[in-house]
Amino acid sequence: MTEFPYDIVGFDLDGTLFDTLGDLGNALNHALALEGRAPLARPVVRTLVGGGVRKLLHRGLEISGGLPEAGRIEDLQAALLAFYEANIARETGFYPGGEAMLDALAARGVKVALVTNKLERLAVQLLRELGLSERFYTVIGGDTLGPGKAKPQPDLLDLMLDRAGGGRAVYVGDTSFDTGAARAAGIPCVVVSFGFNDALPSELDGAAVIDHFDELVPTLERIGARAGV
Ligand SMILES: O=C(O)COP(=O)(O)O
Ligand SMILES: [Mg+2]
Repeated sequence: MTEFPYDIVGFDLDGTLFDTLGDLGNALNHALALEGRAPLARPVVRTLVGGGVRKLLHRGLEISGGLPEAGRIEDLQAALLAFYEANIARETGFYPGGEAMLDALAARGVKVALVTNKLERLAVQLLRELGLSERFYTVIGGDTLGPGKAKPQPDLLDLMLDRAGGGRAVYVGDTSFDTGAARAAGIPCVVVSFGFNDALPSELDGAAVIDHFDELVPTLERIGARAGV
């Protein structure tokens, strides 16, 4: 057996490793209801996730009647977060094959990271509630490095590499925030077609597209061999 081509595999959270749409949608709709707005349907919420909670709320407000004044938005964001924290793992779980895929990576000695635009404490809380904290050598959130460093900037992925002490890394994501960050960090990105894709998966400009997590290990072997890593 030839050696596996990657030492580090980083995963995006929302819409990549976990289907968080139900719980995010419920939290957003809770905040919108406080502003007298009608709930947004899941297929609409799906198009709003990727840039973190502030963008999620802003975009939700914009498309449901417009933005209220700044202080009110802050209050609504606090309400959204409080609701989400209390209900973070009600409907959330792996996409099909996710857990077996993590087992397959672990069996190959790969270090696995979670790198998300979600707030770090929410990502940590979600892993804890799902009983998965031990599986990741690091959890990095959109606020971990402070303002202006979230994806599509490369900084979170640079930190992922630093915390592993270097190595051959690849990222797995579902939106242009992910492919943009990976490109800027100089690492390949595998796109999952089952996430909250903000463009056609084939147009997100990743190194490969997968339709199921069963395809990840063979895909990494293929693109690693192609890149000569
Ligand atoms: O919460 C978001 O909007 C984005 O989170 P993600 O980076 O894990 O997709
Ligand atoms: Mg995502």
